[in-house]
Amino acid sequence: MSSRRGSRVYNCVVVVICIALFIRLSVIFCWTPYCKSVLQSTLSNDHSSNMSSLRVVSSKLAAQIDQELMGPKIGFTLQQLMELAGLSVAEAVQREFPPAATRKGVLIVAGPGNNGGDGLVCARHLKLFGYDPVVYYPKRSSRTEFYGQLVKQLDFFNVPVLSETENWTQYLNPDRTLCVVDAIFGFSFKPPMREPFAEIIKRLHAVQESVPIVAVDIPTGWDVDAGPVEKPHLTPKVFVSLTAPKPCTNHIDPAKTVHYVGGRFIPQEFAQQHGFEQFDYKGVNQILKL
Ligand SMILES: NC(=O)C1=CN([C@@H]2O[C@H](COP(=O)(O)OP(=O)(O)OC[C@H]3O[C@@H](n4cnc5c(N)ncnc54)[C@H](OP(=O)(O)O)[C@@H]3O)[C@@H](O)[C@H]2O)[C@@H](O)CC1
Ligand SMILES: [K+]
Repeated sequence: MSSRRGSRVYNCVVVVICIALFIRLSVIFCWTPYCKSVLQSTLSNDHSSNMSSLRVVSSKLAAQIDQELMGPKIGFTLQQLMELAGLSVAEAVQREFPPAATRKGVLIVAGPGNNGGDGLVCARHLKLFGYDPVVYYPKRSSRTEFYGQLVKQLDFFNVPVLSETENWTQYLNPDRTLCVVDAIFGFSFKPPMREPFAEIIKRLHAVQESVPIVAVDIPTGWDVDAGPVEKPHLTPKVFVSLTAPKPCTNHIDPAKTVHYVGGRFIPQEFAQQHGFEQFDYKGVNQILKL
């Protein structure tokens, strides 16, 4: 009788130990990483807390904001805004693609307008951050003398600036290039795409899985309001909205694209007055992940 009781007690103890072991292992292998990720996302000093209620700025309002920022009352210069815009894109590159010993190339493709200007500024900051940037600048607009000064600064920093006929596609190589900064067109793109940009977009599109794209303000070929309108359209890995997101950001697939806001030059009251997001940038960050 007592031996039967003894073996029943023994079996119960074994079962209890097995259950305890199973719980312990499941905590280690499943629960801990989940907690870590939940903790990270809540503690990360980088997420804006109101992701779902993100309000965008229409292209009309974006233009009005520009006017005001660079108007007599506020007095920003385009150079100042471009410098902060380019710096924020460089910070997003550093955040998403830290330079490695073997791979630190970044290709910046710059267009003829201010979006291109952002790219030239971004290239200079990337050099200072320890990257090997190369700029492909096929159409140099003489529209603004300032662009020429930005190119002079890149020469001073030994950053190659390739002209239209130079071999830029050699840099579309994932073994040396971490990402491509798309600074071709921003919110003033008007389809259909004219050459040489249509060919450039085809090339970028063909390699975007292996050489990810960082879009400056608006992915080139997207409409600022309607989103991707031209085929093939670029799907950036990183999307840096400048000043505030435009309606095209509603077409972002969060599974494919990380979305930041940059261009930290708007006081919260101004954002409130104009009815758009007052981004809660953290510390000295020039970008905020949305
Ligand atoms: N506002 C701000 O707060 C700030 C704005 N900033 C930046 O400015 C960007 C807007 O700049 P943007 O207005 O210069 O226009 P952008 O998009 O660079 O392109 C214009 C050029 O593209 C050309 N082009 C157009 N369509 C074309 C086509 N289908 N095929 C070929 N070419 C075409 C057009 O040529 P055009 O038609 O005039 O001959 C013109 O030369 C904005 O997105 C942001 O990144 C920051 O710098 C600082 C803060
Ligand atoms: K762009």
